[in-house]
Amino acid sequence: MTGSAIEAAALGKTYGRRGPALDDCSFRLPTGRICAVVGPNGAGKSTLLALAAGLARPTAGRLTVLGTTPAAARARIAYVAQDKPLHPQLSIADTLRLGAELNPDRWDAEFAQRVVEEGELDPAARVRTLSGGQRTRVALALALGKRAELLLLDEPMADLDPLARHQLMGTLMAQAAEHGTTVVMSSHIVGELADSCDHLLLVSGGRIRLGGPIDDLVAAHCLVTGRRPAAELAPHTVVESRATGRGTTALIRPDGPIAADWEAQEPSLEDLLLAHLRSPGTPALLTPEAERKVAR
Ligand SMILES: Nc1ncnc2c1ncn2[C@@H]1O[C@H](COP(=O)(O)OP(=O)(O)OP(=O)(O)O)[C@@H](O)[C@H]1O
Repeated sequence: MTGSAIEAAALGKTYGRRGPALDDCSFRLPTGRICAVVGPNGAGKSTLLALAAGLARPTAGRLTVLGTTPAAARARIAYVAQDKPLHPQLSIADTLRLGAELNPDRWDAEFAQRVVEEGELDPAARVRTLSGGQRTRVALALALGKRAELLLLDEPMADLDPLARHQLMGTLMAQAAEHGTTVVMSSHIVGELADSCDHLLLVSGGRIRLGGPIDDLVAAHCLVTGRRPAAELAPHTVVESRATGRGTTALIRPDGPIAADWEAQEPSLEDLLLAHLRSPGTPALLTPEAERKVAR
């Protein structure tokens, strides 16, 4: 079995007197995966990434990263926060120099430089003069230059134009493939995820609703249409159903063979995500790969 990039056991995080931002989350993410973290606004995605980066502490349960505590793994992790914090007064060149000083044993100056150059940015420009998307590129250059084993990226592509997004995603994927880097990135852009990610964590209401390889999660569901009412889909788990002119269309998690009355096809990742986002009460599904192995 490959090692674990992240393992969470009954993980919880509550801020002050509010309800929990994360509640009883247990899962395992093997190393070498490109994992999408998806969920509605306020679901707990940023909280999960901040806990993994060691920037916040759990208020319940446990979390290990690369086989140790997030604090002990910090040198092997690169984290890009949602607001891409950088020193506004520094130039791009000074920002990269700082990256080199902070990561003396693993810094890849040439690579970080290339990420900046591909955006046609002037190394002498101060960070405060950059657009949001340009700042994102510098933040990603810092993270990629670190040659981390685990990249934690909170909505990394949100403010990039489509060309920059495509190009930076390509750079990211190439680095991950070459070095076996584990990438965990939150995103609301489903099309982007389907092309680049092989693993999924769907978070909603602070809980993990789906976890595992995307192919396995998709294969565990069926999109069915038929001239029968949704009630006749028992014993399958109906994630979402809607009445159509011809009868019923439903996304189900089959429990045994599907009756011949129903026409079944494999859903797309988008079908799967939208149905689960609209039906947060559906029982959670973690594939065996995403389940935490409890030692006996
Ligand atoms: N520093 C904080 N102090 C208090 N509450 C917080 C803090 N950070 C997050 N929360 C709350 O925790 C919950 C989860 O927030 P989080 O930022 O993790 O969600 P998210 O899934 O990343 O959302 P989005 O998609 O909007 O970025 C929300 O209810 C949010 O209001």
